[in-house]
Amino acid sequence: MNKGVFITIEGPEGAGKTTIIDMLVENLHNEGYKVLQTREPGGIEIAEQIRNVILDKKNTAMDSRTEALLYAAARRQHLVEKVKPALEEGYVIICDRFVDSSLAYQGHARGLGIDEVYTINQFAIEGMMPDITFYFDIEPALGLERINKHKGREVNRLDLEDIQFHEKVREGYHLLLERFPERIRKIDASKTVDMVYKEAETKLKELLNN
Ligand SMILES: Nc1ncnc2c1ncn2[C@@H]1O[C@H](COP(=O)(O)OP(=O)(O)OP(=O)(O)O)[C@@H](O)[C@H]1O
Ligand SMILES: Cc1cn([C@H]2C[C@H](O)[C@@H](COP(=O)(O)O)O2)c(=O)[nH]c1=O
Repeated sequence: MNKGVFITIEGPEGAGKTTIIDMLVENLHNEGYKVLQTREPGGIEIAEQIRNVILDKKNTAMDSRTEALLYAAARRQHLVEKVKPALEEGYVIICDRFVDSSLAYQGHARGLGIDEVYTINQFAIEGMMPDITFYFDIEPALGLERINKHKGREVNRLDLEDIQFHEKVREGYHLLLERFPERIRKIDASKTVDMVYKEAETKLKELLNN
């Protein structure tokens, strides 16, 4: 039986996920919650190594199914090594991306099929879905413009996909909103940082106070 809460944050590139997660985590810490901030792919050593392979710009030959399986493998290790133990210890976990990223990027944008990618991920997660997911919705062109302005951020293999790919990612997320209406909450990420934060914080507190 989990005592903690598992929250995931999703959205296209440059939606502002990291910015808002940092703010939410700081606020929860200050309020005395036990909070764990993590990300996918990555969050622990083995998964960070897999991340490097997936996102390396040199790996242009990577097959789409290989890509989907690598994300699922990183997810499995991260879940058993970090997420599950923290949930058992009662942490509020805020994870930057999870299975919905695979459904939107590999399932829909790569064209592997949302159902097929969901199936291979079931092997990795054994039914462990987030308690709630905040989906940061943004026009991909605006998100990409933001990350291009962000000088410190390294451009990865997925960022280099064309705008049509990123549009498909967003379309994929919109399909997921219809499919998981109970779990996924949409947030308009094109607004200012303060506005996006306020909306995310309100939705988060609703969850934590119930
Ligand atoms: N609401 C906002 N309005 C304008 N700029 C923003 C907003 N939120 C974040 N930014 C800026 O956009 C850039 C990308 O933000 P951030 O790294 O938080 O996005 P992200 O969703 O985590 O991106 P990715 O997952 O693609 O790495 C940063 O330079 C950040 O300062
Ligand atoms: C978990 C996951 C991620 N992706 C993609 C999404 C991004 O392009 C990169 C991760 O980079 P970020 O700067 O940390 O957002 O990977 C994916 O395609 N499938 C997934 O399951």
